[in-house]
Amino acid sequence: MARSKIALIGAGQIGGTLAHLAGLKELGDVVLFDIVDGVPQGKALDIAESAPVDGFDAAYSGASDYAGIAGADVVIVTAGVPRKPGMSRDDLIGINLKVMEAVGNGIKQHAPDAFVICITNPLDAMVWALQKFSGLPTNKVVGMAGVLDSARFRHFLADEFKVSVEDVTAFVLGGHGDDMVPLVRYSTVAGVPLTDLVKLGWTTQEKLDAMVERTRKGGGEIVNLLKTGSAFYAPAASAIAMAESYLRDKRRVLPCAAYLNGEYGVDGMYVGVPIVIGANGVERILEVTFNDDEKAMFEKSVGAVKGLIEACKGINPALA
Ligand SMILES: NC(=O)C1=CN([C@@H]2O[C@H](COP(=O)(O)OP(=O)(O)OC[C@H]3O[C@@H](n4cnc5c(N)ncnc54)[C@H](O)[C@@H]3O)[C@@H](O)[C@H]2O)C=CC1
Ligand SMILES: O=C([O-])CC(=O)C(=O)O
Repeated sequence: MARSKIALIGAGQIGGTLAHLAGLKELGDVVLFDIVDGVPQGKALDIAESAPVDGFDAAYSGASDYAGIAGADVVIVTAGVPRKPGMSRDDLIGINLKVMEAVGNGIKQHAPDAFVICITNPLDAMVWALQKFSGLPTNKVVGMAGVLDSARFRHFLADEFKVSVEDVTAFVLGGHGDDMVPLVRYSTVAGVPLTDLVKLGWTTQEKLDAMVERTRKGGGEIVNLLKTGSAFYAPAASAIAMAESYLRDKRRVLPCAAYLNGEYGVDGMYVGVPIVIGANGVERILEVTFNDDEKAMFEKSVGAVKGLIEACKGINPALA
């Protein structure tokens, strides 16, 4: 069977890490695309030269022309700019919306059958715009955020409980901003909800609240430490999990920004919810039930995403 083709639009910090991980996991051949000539070619060659050491087979190339992504099975988009300390993700909207238009047109022309994973911020609005610009079906265009936000929460929990990260599950839903919704009731250690673990004395409500808050601000914590950009190892690992579920038809249940058509009472927008990713893209949306507090948090988060979409329509009336 021929190898799958993975196109990475944006060959910066996340793009380079994605390229390396895709090789290590032997997901397919990789083409890195960037507007800065030399960078995708240089990273492609560097990673290809690591393959004999690590023992993986994958062809790597770099491109500055969209023809290079022709026929890609998966496209992962990180093109654009990251934030710096003092900025919010929303401050990136003007510049990154223009980038989404160029990328969407490139995908429409050269890789219309691909499964597309958007990472560029502000995530929920950018994936919405990318789907519009590309014209691809909504089940083939998703955004990466929930896997990352949930992984951060899982890391904090495993650290607090001194247990393996493998035994900690978490669901962080809603938009990828400070109003995201870490669902304590649906997060567990080996199936036991966190709410029960507080009762069992494994942690205190105060510590749990602090971990929830740290998760919400997790991106900003890294931005303030790095000072020149934002997180890239965990974001890349998260998108690779989504790509792998599609390419290997694993049907994993992952929290992702998905197009909602009435589910969760939301219509025509992308918001983070648990979805099944298989060979057909988004195969199912899992609608969990909320209690009153969770519902209020989710609606607040959806309201923030709605505001960003309205802002996109204001900047580019073609999206209205
Ligand atoms: N959804 C999420 O959970 C996360 C999202 N992000 C976002 O991902 C994006 C990328 O982050 P990094 O890789 O760290 O940034 P980076 O600056 O290292 O890489 C971005 C790359 O995009 C390229 N680029 C810019 N305009 C382009 C265009 N029109 N076409 C093709 N390439 C273009 C740049 O030349 C650069 O190489 C940022 O917007 C960041 O905020 C970052 C972390 C997590
Ligand atoms: O915080 C940022 O700007 C990058 C991001 O989305 C994250 O790491 O969650």
